[in-house]
Amino acid sequence: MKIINVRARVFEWKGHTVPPQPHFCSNAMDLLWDKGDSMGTFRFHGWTVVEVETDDGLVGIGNVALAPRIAKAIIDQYLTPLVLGHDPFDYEYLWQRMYRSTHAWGRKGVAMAAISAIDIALWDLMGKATGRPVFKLLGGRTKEKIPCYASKLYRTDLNEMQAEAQRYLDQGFTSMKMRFGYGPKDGPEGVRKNLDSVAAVREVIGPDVDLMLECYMGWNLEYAKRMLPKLEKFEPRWLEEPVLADDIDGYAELNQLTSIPISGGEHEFTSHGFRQLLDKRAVSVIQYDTNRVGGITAAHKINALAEVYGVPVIPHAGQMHNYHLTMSTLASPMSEYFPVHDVEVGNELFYYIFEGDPTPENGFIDLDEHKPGLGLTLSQRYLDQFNIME
Ligand SMILES: O=C(O)C(=O)C[C@@H](O)CO
Ligand SMILES: [Mg+2]
Repeated sequence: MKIINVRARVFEWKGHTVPPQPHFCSNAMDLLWDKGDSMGTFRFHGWTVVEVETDDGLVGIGNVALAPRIAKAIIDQYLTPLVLGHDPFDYEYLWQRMYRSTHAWGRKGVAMAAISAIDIALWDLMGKATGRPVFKLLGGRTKEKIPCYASKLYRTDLNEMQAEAQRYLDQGFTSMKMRFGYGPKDGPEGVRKNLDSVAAVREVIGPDVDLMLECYMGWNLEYAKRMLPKLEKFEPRWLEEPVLADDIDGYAELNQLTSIPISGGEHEFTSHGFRQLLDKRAVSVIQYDTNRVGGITAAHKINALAEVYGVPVIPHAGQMHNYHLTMSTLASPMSEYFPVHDVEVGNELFYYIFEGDPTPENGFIDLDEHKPGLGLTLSQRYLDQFNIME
């Protein structure tokens, strides 16, 4: 089997978009005295879809959502020539070829995300060529079904947050993630608003439902050190990305500070990046995203590292490229699940591009053993609501 073509298309959403509320999610830009929408940098309204075609007519699908136009340019100009004519089953060699040839500028960030998209397509191809789902090419079925947590609860009116949390309970979820809306710039009032939002959700879900707390890099070390002791009474499952991804020592200090596990990794790349996080005991939960970290090839290696270190892997963002990894290892106990809803910040945009993602039932998802590869197809339903850039 030989790769004969790589097609990278950017799907840019032009349909209805729900404008997010102010303070809907703290984030790295909050600490700057910028005016306007600090979450403007956090929009996933574009998505690059990669299709890798082989000489026997199979097409593998990959995807990347970080800087999609740049990712496409990297794929077209640098990565495609490195994989054309090769066998997708030589995925380790092809991963190293892409990684090493772009190493000067591509070991982290959008280039590694672009490499991830091609790698995911290679695994989809291998599944289609063998007639097996990707998880059967990794470690097979390690769970009857995958537990998943509902992930939205953006910071808004507390009554609305409580109603949303109740909806997840009614749907059978036993874990959910909420977002903080305030950080260091918002002073004592922001601290109180942060605590009030956690108290409000905890009041609805009670003590026996896992509650995860998301900062999305919107705090700093000093603020997080003040907040963590105040949050202990709510017994959160974890506090996510309290500081910038580069502040690994800050993560490590916070991870030892209280009983609250610190999670992170969605902005970290390759097994080398996660070796640092693990060696420094910087996180108690690993959250790589397979379409960023280096694809399935890299994520599979990180799963093995995590198992040895005893640190659970709960990948960022759900999606099939992550679900297959979670199914295939005991190191990953559960998945994130983004509820399907109108396009807002874009975490949910992949539902408008692809068909095949499983729908949770009572807080669990399952993967179809009879669907080869990732189990995804390109959706025709919303094509007219995208500008598609070839
Ligand atoms: O889902 C997450 O973990 C994210 O970081 C994405 C965004 O929703 C911010 O929470
Ligand atoms: Mg996150």
